[in-house]
Amino acid sequence: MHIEVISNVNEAQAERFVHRTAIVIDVLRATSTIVAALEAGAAGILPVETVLEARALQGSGNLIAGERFCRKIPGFDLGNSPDEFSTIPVQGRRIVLTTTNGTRAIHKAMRAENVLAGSINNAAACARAALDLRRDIVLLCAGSHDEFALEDGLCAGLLISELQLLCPAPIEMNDIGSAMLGLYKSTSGSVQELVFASATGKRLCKNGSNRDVERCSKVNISGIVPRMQGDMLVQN
Ligand SMILES: O=C(O)[C@H](CS(=O)(=O)O)OP(=O)(O)O
Repeated sequence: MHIEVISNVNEAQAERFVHRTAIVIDVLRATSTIVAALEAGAAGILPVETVLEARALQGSGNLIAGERFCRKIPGFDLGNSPDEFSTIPVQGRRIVLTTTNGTRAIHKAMRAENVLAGSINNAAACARAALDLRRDIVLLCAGSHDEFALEDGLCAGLLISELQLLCPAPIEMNDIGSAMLGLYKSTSGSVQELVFASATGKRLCKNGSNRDVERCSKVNISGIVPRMQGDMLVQN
């Protein structure tokens, strides 16, 4: 099996996804929030790229969620904080989500045969689901503002490590994959510290979202695997 890690959305040309399973990673915070929303009983997450698209879908049973500049968008039902999804009732609702990096990354991966959402929270479950799909795997790190983000790279390393534990066959990977695996192995045990030390972690803390950074850096606390079906991410 081959694993390719893509370091940020800018590097994600469509042809890199064809016939493969893509795992989109945006630890802070979109893919962690998607896992939390499904865990809270949401029917599905519809990722859209713009605020206008989300507003057009408000009502008819949909809740609209997302952020710009790390803050909830005015008039939206929810922001991009995983904690919000356990305080505001979302059971059975469709969530239309737009975020700066994460939802854009999901759209970039749409040419893949399967699209999953991965995070530090659901890494083991996500690795297992990806292996079951029996395709080469692309790990797309969403990054932040078109650049590599440390927390996404760390999560890619964690996912590769989980895949190695589960897969009896040898796994080949590109150089970024080897580097991220090395990063994860050298820092396991201090995952949370590294996420707090990342640029996005610091930015979110400055905006008062320390609890989100803490929650998003907890390893394997969820068995939820969001998988794209049609235009929605639903529980696999
Ligand atoms: O609010 C978030 O979690 C981030 C904001 S930032 O652009 O990385 O500062 O958006 P996301 O799309 O979840 O990375």
